[in-house]
Amino acid sequence: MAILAVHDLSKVYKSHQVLDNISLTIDAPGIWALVGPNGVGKTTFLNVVTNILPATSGSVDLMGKSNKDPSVFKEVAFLQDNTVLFDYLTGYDHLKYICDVQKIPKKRVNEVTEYVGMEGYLKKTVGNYSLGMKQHLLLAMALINEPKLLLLDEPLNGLDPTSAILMRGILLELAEKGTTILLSSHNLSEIDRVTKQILFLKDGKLTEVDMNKFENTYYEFALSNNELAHRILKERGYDVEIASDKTRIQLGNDQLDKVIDLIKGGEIQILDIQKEITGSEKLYKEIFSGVSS
Ligand SMILES: Nc1ncnc2c1ncn2[C@@H]1O[C@H](COP(=O)(O)OP(=O)(O)OP(=O)(O)O)[C@@H](O)[C@H]1O
Repeated sequence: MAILAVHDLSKVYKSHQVLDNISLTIDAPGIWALVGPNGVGKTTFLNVVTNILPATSGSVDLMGKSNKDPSVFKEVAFLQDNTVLFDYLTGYDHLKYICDVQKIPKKRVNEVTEYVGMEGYLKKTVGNYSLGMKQHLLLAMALINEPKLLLLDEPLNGLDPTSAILMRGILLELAEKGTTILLSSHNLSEIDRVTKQILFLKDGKLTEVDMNKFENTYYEFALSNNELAHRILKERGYDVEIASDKTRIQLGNDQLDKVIDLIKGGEIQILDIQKEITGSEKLYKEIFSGVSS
């Protein structure tokens, strides 16, 4: 049974085709990132997948059942944007309401609020919440039914670095425990830290990319003699260039010690070494060149 199966899914708003015959199968737990510039259709895709919006054509199965069957949402949760919250209700009210509707034991409210770290403002009305506090509440609402499949629309939106780290930790822990996660985000450096499985959305089509195949590690050396280092390393067949007065070289992890030995062997002083991993951001720029994000 596939965890998520999307069959020939299209969505057209009036004459604007946003999703164009998309098919996708996720059949193993893990984290998947849905990536694309503003207005490309990420929210539309998640809304159609969860049947909040009707598809123009095609179908979606979640945990082996049609997304039109309301019982799937016992095992599936969707973190939407904060417009679904009510300013005049407290965080507790929102969570208790879900417990009542879904017949979830009330003790889950305490468990989940402690888990996401929002006990301090649980009883405050949402109108007084910051953007980050609203994100925590949305996450608590999504996790209260202990979903096997969790869909999140821009979960990192508005989070300060501490909250973003907390969110990242929670997502990684849930995935490790077997929850499948599909999140949309613009924050490519955050995505790089949680997953290598990326779904790029462009012109209504999804392209599935395993970032492991695209990731490169570069080292930038500040040296006392770049020209000499360049010559020594070139002679040994390394792909090396001098840029901004630094020697830049693409290396596997096991090659670094060898390169340091070669540089030192030329009696060149190493003043500094910086490591740079190019990941989704570089690929994103290639795929969406000319498109602002
Ligand atoms: N209800 C609607 N009626 C008509 N067009 C819509 C509707 N909702 C969205 N659109 C259009 O569909 C396209 C995709 O919008 P969507 O919100 O899904 O994109 P997105 O990738 O989630 O964008 P963002 O990253 O800015 O949230 C946009 O051009 C948008 O204007």
